[in-house]
Amino acid sequence: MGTSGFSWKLDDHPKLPKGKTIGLIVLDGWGEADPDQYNCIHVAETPIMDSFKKTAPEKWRLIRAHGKAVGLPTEDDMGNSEVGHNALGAGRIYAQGAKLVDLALASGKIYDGEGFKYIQQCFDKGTLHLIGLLSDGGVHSRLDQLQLLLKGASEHGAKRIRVHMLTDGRDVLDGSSVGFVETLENDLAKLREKGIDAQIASGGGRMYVTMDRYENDWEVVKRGWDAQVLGEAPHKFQNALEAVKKLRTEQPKANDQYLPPFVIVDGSGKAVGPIVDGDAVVTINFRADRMVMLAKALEYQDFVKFDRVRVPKIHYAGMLQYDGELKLPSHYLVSPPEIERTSGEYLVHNGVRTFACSETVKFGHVTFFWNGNRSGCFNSEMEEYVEIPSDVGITFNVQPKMKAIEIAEKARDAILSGKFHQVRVNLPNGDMVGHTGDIEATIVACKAADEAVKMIIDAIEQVGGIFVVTADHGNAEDMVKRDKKGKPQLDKTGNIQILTSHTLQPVPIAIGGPGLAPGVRFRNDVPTGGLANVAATVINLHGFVAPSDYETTLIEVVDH
Ligand SMILES: O=C(O)[C@@H](CO)OP(=O)(O)O
Ligand SMILES: [Mn+2]
Ligand SMILES: [Mn+2]
Repeated sequence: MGTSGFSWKLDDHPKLPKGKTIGLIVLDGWGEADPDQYNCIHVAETPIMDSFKKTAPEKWRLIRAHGKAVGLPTEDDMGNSEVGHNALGAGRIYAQGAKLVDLALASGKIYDGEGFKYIQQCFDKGTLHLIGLLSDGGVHSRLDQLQLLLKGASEHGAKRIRVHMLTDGRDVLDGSSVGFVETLENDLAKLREKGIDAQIASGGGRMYVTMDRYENDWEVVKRGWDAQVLGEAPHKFQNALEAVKKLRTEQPKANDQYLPPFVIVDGSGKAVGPIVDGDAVVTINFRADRMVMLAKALEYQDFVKFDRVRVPKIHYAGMLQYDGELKLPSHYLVSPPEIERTSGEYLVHNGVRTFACSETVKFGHVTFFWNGNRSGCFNSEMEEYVEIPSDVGITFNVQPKMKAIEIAEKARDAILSGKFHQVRVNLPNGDMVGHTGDIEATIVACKAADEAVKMIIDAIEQVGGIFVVTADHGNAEDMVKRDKKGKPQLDKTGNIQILTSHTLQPVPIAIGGPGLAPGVRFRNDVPTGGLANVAATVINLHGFVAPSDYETTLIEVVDH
């Protein structure tokens, strides 16, 4: 679309009225899968979510939430919150970070960019540090991209390289960290054969070290800082493989996600890779939410979230720029997708007042990701964003109800206040508890989410509004690793392998409520519809025609 003649003004929908209150509910990690004992949504009592499908099948359908439908490189890529909420809010499919990094590495363009040239300035005298998630999950980072970057950086002058690895177990099976470390060690050994001083310098589990998000718990980032920058950690090893294996078995509850921080030391007990003046640092994750806090600690002069003790003068680049609004970090290897003209921005320009709410761990999902990776409101007169503080320092299987009811209460009050046309929430339970791999707790989580949906729908009933209930990707509907035929896969000891990750499953979308015009139903000519089709659908329900370059609407209005 050219800028000449561009207007934010949306045309009136020929058949649908304006001014209805829409309750827009995103259940995080809520896919549709065959019913069995590992489908926690099926096992849980979820009368409200069940009722949509049963009582109004023409207003219930499945939509795609993984792979190419959300801009990921392949159909084997599971969905995730970043790409899911981007698609839901933006109404179009953008090539996402994973894909953009793949392209930049394959073409070699990454090495010609400003970001790489900036870190390259340190290669002569300093060390190149690579910090990030070590797995092939493809949600935040990918091991093969790290491998290519290691090779490429060494070919472009890096002589001394240190990797600060974070173990995963959330996007991949718990215990898979061991294999990833082996692969990485192999690559580093090859670099050493070529005369490059390359080794792992520190590590820790992603949920306990470094990768907090939305400022839920700065202690997590501090633990990482101490190990990565200061070279200090409670556990010291001479070998990373040994570190991971030992800490996994010896520490209570130390699975891949929660591995305690460790540093690698030399024979004399000295850390092999603290970050010092003159070094270069790259955070290798392409996904933003869990890198923003570290980026702030690395880049901000004035920083008070924890005592950094020593702030090295470094050249720092992100794999991507993580926050376009904050311009953070200021240097990056690959440009992020430019997601513009999101539905939220259109709606404020067309008089639609919005309320958005979740608890901390998902707050940025319904705001930052929803708005195309943009912090804050478009127009604070038209929008109100409310964050409910999440519990800190626990795994959510011990509190599976999380803040679902509190979120629903805020949504209910916002709906009943009559001040808003769109009340948008993310209900985190299916996802956050699903990631713990605790099946019993995930069942409780799904029930809690269903109760929260009920509370919001009841408020919509009271004001004569419309509801749209959907999800961003699967998780809780499948808690076991399966073989190609769909049968649960057993590990060497004959136990089932718990699946903590998201899935490739489609997600439901249901519409309804007393304000829904008679004759509105899902079209049946959009069989491949996905999350990106939701924005146009919602814009229609607000009484407008969606922008012409948006993915098509899912609804039609038949004469009654
Ligand atoms: O917790 C996260 O960072 C991811 C999984 O890696 O989950 P989600 O995409 O649902 O936020
Ligand atoms: Mn999610
Ligand atoms: Mn998740």
